[in-house]
Amino acid sequence: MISESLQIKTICSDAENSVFTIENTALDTHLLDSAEPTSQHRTLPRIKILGTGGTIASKAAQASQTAGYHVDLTIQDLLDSIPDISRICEIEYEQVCNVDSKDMDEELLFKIYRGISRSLQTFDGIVITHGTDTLAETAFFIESTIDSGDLPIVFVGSMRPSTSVSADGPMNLFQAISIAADPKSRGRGVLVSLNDQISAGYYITKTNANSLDSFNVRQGYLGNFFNNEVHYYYPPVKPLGCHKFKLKLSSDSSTIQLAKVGILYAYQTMDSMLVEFMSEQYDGIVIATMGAGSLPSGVNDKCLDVQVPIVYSKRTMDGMVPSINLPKSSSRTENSIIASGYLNPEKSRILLQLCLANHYTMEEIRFVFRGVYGG
Ligand SMILES: NC(=O)C[C@H](N)C(=O)O
Repeated sequence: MISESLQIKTICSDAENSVFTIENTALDTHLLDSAEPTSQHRTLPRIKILGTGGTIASKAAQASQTAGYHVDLTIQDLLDSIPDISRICEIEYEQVCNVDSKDMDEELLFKIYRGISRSLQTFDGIVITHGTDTLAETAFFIESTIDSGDLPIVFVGSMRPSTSVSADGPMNLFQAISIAADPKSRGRGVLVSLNDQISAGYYITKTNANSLDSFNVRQGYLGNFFNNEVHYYYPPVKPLGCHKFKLKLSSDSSTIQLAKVGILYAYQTMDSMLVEFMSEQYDGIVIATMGAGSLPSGVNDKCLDVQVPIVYSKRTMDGMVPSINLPKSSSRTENSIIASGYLNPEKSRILLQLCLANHYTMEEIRFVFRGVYGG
């Protein structure tokens, strides 16, 4: 009895099955074990899995293919590929959407947010399958908007489609579920599990477009997964200075309202007109500066001039932009330039969006970015 359906477009418009239909989210929640035990009989941890798509849910035409594939598997299909899992935990799963993560938008972010929020009281851990291209952005957004207490929230994806020789999806998913079910994972906030490594979603970045070892985190891996065991290197810890926001919902509460913030990528001879254009069209701007806040002088002058908040982030993966490197107005007038600290442009963008959605003043925005040594 499906009252509503959701049409999914995949990355490959010419591929077979590139458009298909999945059941409505509300009706697509199942319990893996057929007989649901009562809470008195329950001995295994209860894990909620939210499926959102990505390469982990993709198929290609040939086993040798690691590109040109399309999203074509449901979360149920993915769980079928790891038969041992019911020994570790009880699982309830939900198909939130089934997209390549390039198509994550505010509506889908809100669905993930809602799926997690609804599960906080009734589950011991939550796993979200997600495309790796924007996985770090969603993980950062969730860490910034949900206070999960001790409950582990684990994001997972894969770099090879399910049809590939040595597909990494099934093992990555097995590891993510095991991590979510492990009491040692409590009190660590939003985690990312990929390629045997466990990292903080707040800091992690995708650094390789193709390799299985695609994610990197200069703040350090938190732990490792090996042969059915979760090994942490440190006691439970959450990212320092992570600011928690209350989400602003649309009037009908069906999605979130976020400010329009765009990103500019700096380069030699960059034209300051770009900043002017963006300031007219957007509520805020993030610039991937060339080093620790360096931009051509003309661009700095323009940034000092415009009214919308501008976050100076960096093109480089490592390092930070300190506030001391920001350009200063020659007069005593206040400007609206903020240093990103350790945050990369895409995470700075989300942080600025959340600040603006909550109508923070410039002083408050600077305070929030000081949490990551910017401001
Ligand atoms: N490895 C992946 O998951 C990449 C894919 N394009 C996605 O982000 O959905």
